[in-house]
Amino acid sequence: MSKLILVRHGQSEWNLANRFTGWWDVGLTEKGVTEATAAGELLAQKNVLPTIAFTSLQTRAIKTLNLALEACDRLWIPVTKDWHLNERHYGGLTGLDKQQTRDKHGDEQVHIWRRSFDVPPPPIDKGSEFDLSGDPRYAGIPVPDTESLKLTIERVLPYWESVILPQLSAGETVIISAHGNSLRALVKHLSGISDDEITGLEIPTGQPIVYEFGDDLRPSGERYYLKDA
Ligand SMILES: O=C(O)[C@H](O)COP(=O)(O)O
Repeated sequence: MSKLILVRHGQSEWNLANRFTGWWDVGLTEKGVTEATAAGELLAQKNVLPTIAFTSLQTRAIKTLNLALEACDRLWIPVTKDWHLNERHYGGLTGLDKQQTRDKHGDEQVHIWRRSFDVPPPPIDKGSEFDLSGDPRYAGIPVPDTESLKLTIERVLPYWESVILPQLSAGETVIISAHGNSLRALVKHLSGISDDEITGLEIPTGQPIVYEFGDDLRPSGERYYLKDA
């Protein structure tokens, strides 16, 4: 039986400031650091110890992974960082205040941009303040100009299937430190959640979620929060 641990990064500076973040790179708050360390302590306490790790190219997820691995004495395991696990790209909303955007466009429109399955936010303007297409970390990578959850799934799932799933099949205990919407993409697939129902799924920061996999490489039961196990 292999295990998969999913953890959303701890609270980020822009979670706290209530700004649309997406691919923009922000750090963790003090609370985020505490959450990440607590996640690792929980892994140690429950003896669910990762043997291999995956994360995005974004500082908040990388730091969360490092803090969690340090807290469970697993800083030595192999780590792969890949853009396919990045947060959903928030397009032209990147950097905007979520409440001010609601005040301007209405609650319903903002809810559609944030939680609908296939309506992407307006694209980001090339060369604008938050355009990351020239960032060296994304050299050679097709930086999107916006992404819906559907588009996020279209880049997360091929990576999951070709790179991460083989590690579970080899018996590894895999940890993925990623983001609210890249993890919603994965959970939608693993738990067979419909396009309609996924709009109601929220992933809390710094809270490890576990799937157990049988020999057929399908989750053998429903996901659970490790704190409840
Ligand atoms: O990118 C962001 O702003 C957050 O990480 C997730 O935002 P959401 O809750 O609006 O999906």
